Amino acid sequence: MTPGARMSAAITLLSRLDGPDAPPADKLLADWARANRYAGSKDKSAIAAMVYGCLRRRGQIDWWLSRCKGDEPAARPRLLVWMQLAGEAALSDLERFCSGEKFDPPPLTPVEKRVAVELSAQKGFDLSCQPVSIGGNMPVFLEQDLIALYGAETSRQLAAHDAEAPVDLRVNTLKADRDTVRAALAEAGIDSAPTPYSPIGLRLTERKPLSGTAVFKDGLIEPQDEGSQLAALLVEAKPGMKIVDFCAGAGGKTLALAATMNNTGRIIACDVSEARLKRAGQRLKRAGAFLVERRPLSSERDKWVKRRAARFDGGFDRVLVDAPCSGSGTWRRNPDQKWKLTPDGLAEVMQKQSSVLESAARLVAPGGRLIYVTCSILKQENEDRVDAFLAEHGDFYAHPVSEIWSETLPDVAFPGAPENPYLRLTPADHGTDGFFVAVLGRKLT
Ligand SMILES: C[S@@+](CC[C@H](N)C(=O)[O-])C[C@H]1O[C@@H](n2cnc3c(N)ncnc32)[C@H](O)[C@@H]1O
Repeated sequence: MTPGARMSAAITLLSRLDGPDAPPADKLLADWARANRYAGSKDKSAIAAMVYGCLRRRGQIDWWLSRCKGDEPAARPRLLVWMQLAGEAALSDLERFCSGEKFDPPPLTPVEKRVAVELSAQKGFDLSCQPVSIGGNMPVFLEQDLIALYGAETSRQLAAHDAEAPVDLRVNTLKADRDTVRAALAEAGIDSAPTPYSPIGLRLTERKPLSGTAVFKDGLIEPQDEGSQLAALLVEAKPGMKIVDFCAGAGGKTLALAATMNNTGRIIACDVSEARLKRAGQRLKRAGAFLVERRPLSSERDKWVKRRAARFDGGFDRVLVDAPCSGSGTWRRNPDQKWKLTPDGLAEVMQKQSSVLESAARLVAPGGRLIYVTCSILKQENEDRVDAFLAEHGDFYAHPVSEIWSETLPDVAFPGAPENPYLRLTPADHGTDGFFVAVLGRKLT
């Protein structure tokens, strides 16, 4: 494909990603690649770079469009600006690529040309005059919350969300150890390095397809961000325990718990999405995890939860609530999601988090633990939810995560603030997705 034809494809895809009902970007790109077999791997990665680049830097792009009095923000003007911001094309390249011939986009309009000339005159695209949320490519309505959270560190923290996330793998210790898997991957031409914190993680040095490899097909690995691996390890699941994974989804953490328990004990994997639980079933089979029962719930207040509540049934040693959330910690991977978040959507998800926590807490045995995890960086989804829960539930207390860390990962320095009972992970500080982990112990009496 010519550079112009790649731009045309990217514009088509970006225009399909606008609006609240747009499909997820990764799915759209995968569907497009399947339907357009003529595109080679270099074309596909160039198109993906354009689409993801525009999604990642949409805040800055729209600001420059407005500042230069360009067209209303839409797929084509955004792509044109991104190509200059990202150093992918100078004005003369844009004029050449947009030839209007065959599959190339139509020539630049006078407005587009004027914007491109103004951008060409910018030295280094200085961010200092932009509001923090714009420079950090975050939804503007979150600006004050993010500044309150990160203070002087805000720009550094937000900038890390613009980078491409690495590919992390969790080694399935039911089947192999990390060194064996690393060697097998190297033999298949895939280089990796041990993850800095997780003792069962590998990070690819270069993005390569994994689904055709024997280690993947035989269930020796699962793609899983290192932060997610750490959250699962902090459940401190042990062989023989009874555990509920309340929001199990497609089983990312369920699989990790099953491996930690060495397939001994019982895990009940719940979710309101039957489709996700079904996908979990396939992954559990591949991983050789046999201790998991999958249980679809009608809602967090499903009758099953009441029946299995600790006061009737003795309860569970661990209840993991990997809560539905804004996903703001994963916006490196899913930058399209950040532009779909609204204040109402955030309020709704916070209400759901409290309700799920409240209901799942009934399952925790006295002396057991309720582990609340989100892949969000926002305080209102994390500390605020947990603090509100603790204020209402005198029978629970915050068990310092640093203590659990030193029991579970004694050879790795605790990466959080020891005075904080919870753990926050961020792309800027840890190279992981953004995660929050709180461990709430239930008192014995
Ligand atoms: C963050 S995802 C879970 C990811 C999964 N634990 C993993 O590690 O791959 C949150 C999950 O919560 C589920 N969920 C949403 N509302 C729920 C509810 N009311 N009760 C239980 N699960 C719910 C969603 O379907 C989604 O699968």
